[in-house]
Amino acid sequence: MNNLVKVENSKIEQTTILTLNRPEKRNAISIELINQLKVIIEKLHQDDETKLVIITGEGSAFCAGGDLNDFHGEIDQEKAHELLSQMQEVLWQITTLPMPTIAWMNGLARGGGMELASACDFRYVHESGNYGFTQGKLGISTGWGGGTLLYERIHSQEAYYWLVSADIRSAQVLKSIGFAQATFSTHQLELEHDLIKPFISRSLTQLKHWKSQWLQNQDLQKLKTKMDAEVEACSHMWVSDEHKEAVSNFFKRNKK
Ligand SMILES: CC[C@H](C(=O)O)C(=O)SCCNC(=O)CCNC(=O)[C@H](O)C(C)(C)COP(=O)(O)OP(=O)(O)OC[C@H]1O[C@@H](n2cnc3c(N)ncnc32)[C@H](O)[C@@H]1OP(=O)(O)O
Repeated sequence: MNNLVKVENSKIEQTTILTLNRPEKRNAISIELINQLKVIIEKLHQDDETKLVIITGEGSAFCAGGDLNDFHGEIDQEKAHELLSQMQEVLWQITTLPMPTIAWMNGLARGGGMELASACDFRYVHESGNYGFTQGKLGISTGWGGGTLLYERIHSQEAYYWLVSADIRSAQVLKSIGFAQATFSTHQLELEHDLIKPFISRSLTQLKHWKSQWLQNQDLQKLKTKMDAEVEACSHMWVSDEHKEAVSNFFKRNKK
């Protein structure tokens, strides 16, 4: 199976870059990609030399969310719960990594792609991209725990409205509401970038200490419980006619 997630380890900067590698599908997250990402993140939990993890996308998109071929409308509630739980566990493992994590959002993101970004500690967005928690327009809600994580990243009223509206927003709006820490215009991810320099300039000990402090400041048990409840709720919405119709319409539009 080809590398659906490219892993680049920069020894000098003690940084690992993970690149979602399905550009022909706008880096949509398939079940196989989840399986590969799970193994990579598990290894990073045991990695004593990496001080920063950056997640980005190959090509013009960051991530188009769950692969609608795998996460389609014809699966039942139980199967939906099983599939959604697999990526929720990966998002949980990303959230609790012992080093700082950055979502380098190199272009558009939709649905689960925004959930993946919400699992990272920091988010930087390409100024030309557009971004949305679009699950609401598919008859469902966030299903990987990313809605719970969104409430940790921005004002709760803003998070609530974004999930309801499911609107697609510009990089500038994401920065204004605090979802993104900054916007960037470059197309090539360079570790020398001014936005990454503050992390690279710090030691492994410093960065792991600050991440540990951050995690200790969270009620992780309550967070996990809320993420579990989110998966359960989404799995029940999964079998709705609205969801089935929305997925079918997507493939009709894309001539499937
Ligand atoms: C819990 C997570 C949640 C869930 O799993 O329930 C989700 O994430 S649901 C999925 C949410 N994502 C979407 O609804 C996005 C759907 N895609 C689009 O709206 C567009 O493709 C967009 C805006 C991402 C990109 O548009 P653009 O015009 O640049 O490209 P195309 O539409 O022509 O797409 C190119 C190519 O990629 C395939 N594609 C794109 N998104 C997905 C996807 N989510 N799942 C599967 N495949 C996807 C698209 O079918 C095209 O493939 P091709 O073989 O060339 O027709």
